[in-house]
Amino acid sequence: MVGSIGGSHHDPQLAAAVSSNEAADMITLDYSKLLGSPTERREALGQLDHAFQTYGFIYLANHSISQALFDEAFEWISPPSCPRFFDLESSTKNLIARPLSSALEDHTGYAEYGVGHISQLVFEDKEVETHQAASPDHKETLEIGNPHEGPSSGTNRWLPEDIFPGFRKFYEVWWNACTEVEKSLRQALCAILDIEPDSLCRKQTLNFGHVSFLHYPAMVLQPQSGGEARRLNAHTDYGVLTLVFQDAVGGLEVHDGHVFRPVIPKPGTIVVNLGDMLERQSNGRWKSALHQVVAPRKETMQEGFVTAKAVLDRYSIAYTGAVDPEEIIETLPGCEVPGRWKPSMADWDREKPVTSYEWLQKRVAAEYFQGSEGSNEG
Ligand SMILES: O=C(O)CCC(=O)C(=O)O
Ligand SMILES: [Fe+2]
Repeated sequence: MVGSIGGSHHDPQLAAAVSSNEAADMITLDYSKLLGSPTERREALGQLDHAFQTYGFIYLANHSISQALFDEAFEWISPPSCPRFFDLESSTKNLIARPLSSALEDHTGYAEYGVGHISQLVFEDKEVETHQAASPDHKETLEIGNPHEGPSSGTNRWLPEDIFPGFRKFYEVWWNACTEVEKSLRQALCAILDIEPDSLCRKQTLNFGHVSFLHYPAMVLQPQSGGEARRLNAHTDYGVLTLVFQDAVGGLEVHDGHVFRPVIPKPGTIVVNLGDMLERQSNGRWKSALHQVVAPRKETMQEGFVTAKAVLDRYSIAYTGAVDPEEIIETLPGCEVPGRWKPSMADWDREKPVTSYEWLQKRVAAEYFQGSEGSNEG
């Protein structure tokens, strides 16, 4: 059986589970069917519900983000295009450095290699410190929030136009495209629950989401599954829905309740998974699945992707939607009966309800822990 109440995916111990070479058995949901005939829609909703109740991960095909926009997004960050963000001089990227701070307000900008290490529900200072020393992430990231008027618009950090021309304009288009897909998926989830279509949208009027552009520096191709060479530690996502865009290299893995399985790159698809907030909103009906990124190996690359190089960089982009900061993350109508998954914030929340801001702050503080003495410095 894949999990049960008190189920395994929020056990921090599991973050050390082994990896299999066998691909995750994820469905590919045809987005156009969500907008199709009543029969098509019913079938697609059923598939989505089942997938979110079991894996918590799907591939989304025939969505509204064009291949051209998808390609352009990668051109902004990865070779062989020019200009590309991660190839800029370190001093240039650091013009928009994410402050060395654990405050949520500071979670925008460029985080260089060695800054920021994700973990799974480890919050005690000493434990976070031990985890980060034992299992550092191998990545550099560019973190950007909502580019429009709203809670994060004042905190975004942008390189000047003469240094990185056009990026800000592109980002606005990208943001709009991601939020549109995410919003219609939220409406589909309301249809599954047979509740008002805007039940999930009323809590997300500010588009308090976030985009991470990720670069995992070159790493030697691994001969077989091992799991020990992690680029990004095992974690569940903090927000509502995540859209992951990955290149052909592979390495993303999802935990199926027993082992981590490769989420093999499929051209043109978006990997969609749900995060802690939606798990909580659905009262454990839908699963915020544990996932990680490991070293590339031949078996888990995109089909037909051949490389003569034994050393590979990997690039990905993750958009995550979140509930408005001051809103309490509460159970949706139709989800009164607990599902099989134990929400990740269940243990923390015995005393009081949790707002989106509080949950994000708690998880970001663990990720960008500044040491037991410097954790409050900005
Ligand atoms: O790089 C990836 O494929 C996944 C990134 C991810 O899980 C995240 O940013 O939360
Ligand atoms: Fe993630």
